Formats: sequence, structure tokens, C-alpha cells
Amino acid sequence: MSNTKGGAVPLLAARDLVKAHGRTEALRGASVELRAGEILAVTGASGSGKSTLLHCLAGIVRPDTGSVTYAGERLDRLPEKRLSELRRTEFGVVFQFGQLIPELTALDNVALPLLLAGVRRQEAWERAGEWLERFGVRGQQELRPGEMSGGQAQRTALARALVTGPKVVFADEPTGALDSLASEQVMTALTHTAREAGTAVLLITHDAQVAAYADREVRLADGTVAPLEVAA
Ligand SMILES: Nc1ncnc2c1ncn2[C@@H]1O[C@H](COP(=O)(O)OP(=O)(O)OP(=O)(O)O)[C@@H](O)[C@H]1O
Repeated sequence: MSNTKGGAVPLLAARDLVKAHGRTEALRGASVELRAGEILAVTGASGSGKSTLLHCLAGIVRPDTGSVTYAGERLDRLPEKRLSELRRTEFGVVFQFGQLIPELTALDNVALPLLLAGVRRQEAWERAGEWLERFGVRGQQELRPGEMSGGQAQRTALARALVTGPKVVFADEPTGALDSLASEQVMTALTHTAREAGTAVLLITHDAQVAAYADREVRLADGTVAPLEVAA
């Protein structure tokens, strides 16, 4: 849809999401919007439903009720095939522990989504190298995840999430396992690169210093969203 760029129409919108895991109601009517290019922090206490919200928005799990709309398409109603295509082409994800493939070098980890998308090997390596450069880890490109520091591995995971040029990156506690210096480096790299590429970011964090990198913050409490003041 052409009217999803920049203006008032959100790129991604969740309305009244309800999602239960067994008897636990993780989401109880949560609504949130993400605009194109926006960096939105979702904060809240442990167990408030942050990861469940991210999973619903990223099309990883379907809500029990409520809607998720991405660029005019109802994600929650899409057939699995179209959903996985969208996840592959339009979305990038980063989790607390980057989930890089341990047997592959940093370069191969980042090249992998491109190879899966049909990009030729040489071009995939070149583009992967450029993204590692942007995240300041080109020097580590031949290392495997176990040979890197936590911060280097997370910056590699970010490069992998962004290398295909997604419209949205979902980051679930991307700095949760890092010390404050590495955390600062990862957040600076993520926000700088996302702004440059015009990528929207949905950032889950329980850390106020990390949330301060976002354009806007919403807080989840007991599975619903309370809007906060817009960050300066
Ligand atoms: N797969 C699951 N099976 C059962 N219960 C679950 C599952 N996933 C989440 N829950 C429960 O749903 C509630 C919300 O969990 P969720 O992980 O979304 O919260 P969160 O805010 O991300 O928490 P944290 O900050 O601790 O990661 C919690 O009570 C959690 O125990």
C-alpha cells in the first residue's frame, strides 16, 4: 500500500490482541502501532506479555482474537505460506541470544538469508561484508559465534537481520545478555543503521537506558498497553 509511508497510517498495527498460553492470558486486549521508519520501545515488567506481543506482530504466532495488520494485509488471517514469505522478505528478527548458526563464520551467517533468497554466492558475501562493516565487526568476519564476544555476536545478528533490507526489525531484548558498554555499542549501531536504511524497529526491553534510544515507548502491564510520553 502506498499510503503506509511516513504519514498517519501505521505500517504495522495490532488491535485488541488477546493471546493465552494454556490458562495464562499473556495478552488481554493489547493495541499498538508502528509507523514506517519508527523505532518503538515496548517495555514492561517480566511476564507482562512483551515477547508474546512481538511474536504476534511478527506473524510468528497467531492471536486468539484481535487483528494484526501489516501494510494493509491482515497478518493474523494469512495462510502460513504467505506469512513465511513475508517474514523472510519484509521482517528481520533478533533475539536476546542472537541465535547465529554456531558452525558458520560471521560472514556466512550474514550471507545466509541472501543465499536463501537466491542471491549469488559472491554477491551475498560482498553484501554481508558491507553489513558487518556497518556494524563494526568486519574484522571478525572469519570468526564463528563461539569465538566472538557477546556484543560482537549481537552486532553480527543485527547485520543478519538487516542484510535483506527488511521494512521492520523485531528485536527482543537484543542487549539483555550484554554489559553496559557492549549494550551501548549494539544500540548505537542498531538505531543508526535502522534510521539510515529507513527500517522500523520494534524493540523489546526492560532497560530504560535501552528504551531511551527509541523514538517512542509504550509500556505493557498485564497484557495491555499504556501509552507513555513521547521521548525527547
Ligand atoms: N509458551 C508458553 N507457555 C506457557 N506460558 C507462557 C508461554 N509463553 C509465555 N507464557 C506466559 O505468558 C505470560 C507473558 O509472557 P511473555 O514472555 O510474553 O512476557 P514478557 O513480558 O516478554 O516476559 P519477560 O520479560 O520475562 O521475557 C507469562 O506469564 C509467561 O509465563
